[in-house]
Amino acid sequence: MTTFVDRVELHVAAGNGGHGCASVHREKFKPLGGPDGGNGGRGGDVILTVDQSVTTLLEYHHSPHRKATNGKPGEGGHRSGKDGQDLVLAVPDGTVVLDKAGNVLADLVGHGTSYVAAQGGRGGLGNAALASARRKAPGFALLGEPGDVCEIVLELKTVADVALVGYPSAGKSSLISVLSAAKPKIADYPFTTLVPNLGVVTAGSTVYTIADVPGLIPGASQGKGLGLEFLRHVERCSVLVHVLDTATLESDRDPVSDLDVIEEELRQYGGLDNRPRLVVLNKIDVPDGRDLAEMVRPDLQARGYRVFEVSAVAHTGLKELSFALAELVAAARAAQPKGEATRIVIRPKAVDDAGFTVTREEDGLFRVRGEKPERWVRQTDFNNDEAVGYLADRLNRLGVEEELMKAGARAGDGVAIGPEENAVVFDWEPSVMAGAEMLGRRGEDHRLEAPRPAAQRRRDRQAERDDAQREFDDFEPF
Ligand SMILES: Nc1nc2c(ncn2[C@@H]2O[C@H](COP(=O)(O)OP(=O)(O)OP(=O)(O)O)[C@@H](O)[C@H]2O)c(=O)[nH]1
Ligand SMILES: [Mg+2]
Repeated sequence: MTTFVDRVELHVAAGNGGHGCASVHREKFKPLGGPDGGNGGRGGDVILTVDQSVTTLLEYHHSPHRKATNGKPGEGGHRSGKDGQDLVLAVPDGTVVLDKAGNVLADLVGHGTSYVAAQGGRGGLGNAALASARRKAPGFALLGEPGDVCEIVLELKTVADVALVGYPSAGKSSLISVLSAAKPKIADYPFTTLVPNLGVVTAGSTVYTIADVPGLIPGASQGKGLGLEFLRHVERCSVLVHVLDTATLESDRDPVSDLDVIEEELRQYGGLDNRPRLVVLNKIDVPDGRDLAEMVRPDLQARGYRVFEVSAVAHTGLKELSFALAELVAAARAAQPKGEATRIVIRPKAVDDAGFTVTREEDGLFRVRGEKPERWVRQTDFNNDEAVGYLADRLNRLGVEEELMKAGARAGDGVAIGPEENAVVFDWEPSVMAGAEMLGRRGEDHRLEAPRPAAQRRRDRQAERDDAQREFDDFEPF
């Protein structure tokens, strides 16, 4: 597998929370034993974790849709539903997570670093958990919440010890192929390499990774050629190697001015000044190349570079080069030990703000936005009047009705809770919304009083639960 995919769009969906269960404890001679419906399980998260044995994003290129499992619904007898399983996706070291707009969400470096890309939905509370002194026998439970569904972009910034930089066709990929077991594409036209190649080199007891990047040309730091996009790969590498072409046929180029051009681009890109560098004069198997190499060597050395004359084709000078690189890599590692064991978990920032807003829109609709009211709406089973009453109570306690009143809402006005594309809209009628006249004393389940045979009641309840859960499970995010 030689393809190197370094940017993929990934569609992730966390698991939905399971619904809470509304159930009443039954025992012989004790017909009303109190609510015993368990809570729904949490939906599984989708988690990205750095695994150093993974080197490409190829897998996600092939299957970009990933979903964690749903939580199970709660059951009677205080049985909680099982949590959904987290889906852990292994990504290469150096993976950057972005949103569709290009904002960086996380930068994953170091084995074990994790990022929760999509959070599972909370399970709904069962009626046992909803019981209170005021509401002794709730005849409803909360729905599980849908899990996050989002699109993210993964980009790989190569984490190699050594980066080869240079003009197109200087022989960077050729060098990787002879220093390591990697078999990158090599050809005599510029920009053969479109995404970085990665190779593993063993020199003595040191093992290090080496990466090339697509050829750089003047203006690369401004995005010319394949430019900018690939300079980001160089950022992560601790040693830079200039690969200079001694046998180019372009009359306006020579190794020294090539070096100046590339150095200028690196400088403009920024942040790379402190990387140790050395110079490779390649293609000395070509007689003119060898002569030119001899000529420019003192000049390059005078600038403070260690210079290696090699031929990737004739395999000359490779051993010295690979050992010199091993030394630099070892020194860089000693200076900055990689925190292999650090496990950092990055979670998306919590959006649990207590506030909400009420705005009057042009068409006279009152829109309520806020994390809590929107969550409560998602948790509400609108087929159950008691559940709707409970929602109204919660909204009141938060002060939503008061704010609606202040904003000028009158009975019968339209109120929407949630964003435009996914809101619950109803006519505002506080007393109806609270379901007061239907319920009498709130918190009493009329079904408890209605004499239905126990078996029938059980069947009814199960059917209701099954319907609700099926509807929820059938929800297809993609
Ligand atoms: N004679 C000679 N040719 C070489 C040598 N190294 C590479 N080449 C040739 O130079 C051409 C370009 O080599 P690549 O390794 O693809 O160059 P590159 O720097 O990776 O080029 P880009 O990927 O386009 O940036 C190929 O035709 C190679 O065969 C060498 O040491 N001697
Ligand atoms: Mg190449």
